[in-house]
Amino acid sequence: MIENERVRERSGMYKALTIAGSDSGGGAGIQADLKTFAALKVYGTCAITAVTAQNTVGVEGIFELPAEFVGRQIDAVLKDIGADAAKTGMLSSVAIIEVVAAKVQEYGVKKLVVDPVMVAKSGDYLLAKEARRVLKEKLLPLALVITPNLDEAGTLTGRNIDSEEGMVEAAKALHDLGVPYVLVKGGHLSGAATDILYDGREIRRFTAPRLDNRHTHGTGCTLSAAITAFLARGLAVAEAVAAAKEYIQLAIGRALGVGRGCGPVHHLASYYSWGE
Ligand SMILES: Nc1ncnc2c1ncn2[C@@H]1O[C@H](COP(=O)(O)OP(=O)(O)OP(=O)(O)O)[C@@H](O)[C@H]1O
Ligand SMILES: Cc1ncc(CO)c(N)n1
Repeated sequence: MIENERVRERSGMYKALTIAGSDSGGGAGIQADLKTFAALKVYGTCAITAVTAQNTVGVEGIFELPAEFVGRQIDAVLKDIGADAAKTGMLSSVAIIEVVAAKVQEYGVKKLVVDPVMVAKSGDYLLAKEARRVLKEKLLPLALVITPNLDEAGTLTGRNIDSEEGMVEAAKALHDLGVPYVLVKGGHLSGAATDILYDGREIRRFTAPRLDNRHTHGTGCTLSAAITAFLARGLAVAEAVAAAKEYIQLAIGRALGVGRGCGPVHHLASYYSWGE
């Protein structure tokens, strides 16, 4: 399905905006998002919230951009290029969340995917602790889809989630906050890699065999970017999640083996294999 669709004429290309942090290691954040958009034939733009000095082992430093300048990047993109869908990743601070929420409202961004990034896989904080409440109160209600992992869903709902039943309960609690579609990712549970989507009526499970692979840096960013790309291309939310799940499975399965720690997935896996 990803391969067979024709690319639109350049002037009519689908477009997506990512508002996220830069990962110098190239596996997560803005870099993962733009590679994913490109792989899925969507023109990607970005507003950078923070620059991280990061590799596959950990985060060595964070340089946050002034919130006002994050707003200026969003203005520059949306008043000229526009976006069929947008996503947020690392937002870093209260001030940045507030600007992003204001811009989403100002430009009437409807297809917004919020990946409530809080902590990197290495354990480093990517969102100030005091910003969690603001994220929940100001940004989540503007999202069409949110994509918390187990820890993020637990923090946002004040629970400890360690089972699929727990994921379902958290998805329902988050939907009650006014989020139309909640996708709780089960990448950190044992057994199959199952994500749960709740739309207020139905629970849908998206399951794939767990791949025995330590190279899962940026899987969350990549999945949410793929959902955003498919939404930009006009798919309904459940279809976009199903297609994104296929994409991430292939990308993890062909991980590149880059770095000494938890390395990146292969964002362009469907185009070529390593070495070809
Ligand atoms: N070992 C694995 N095998 C197959 N799928 C996986 C594996 N690990 C994660 N996934 C899938 O990858 C996607 C991202 O899930 P995960 O829970 O890892 O997100 P995350 O913690 O936000 O990632 P990150 O913080 O690295 O960006 C989900 O669809 C999940 O099911
Ligand atoms: C910049 C950035 N955003 C998100 C994540 C979460 O994977 C990360 N490690 N780095």
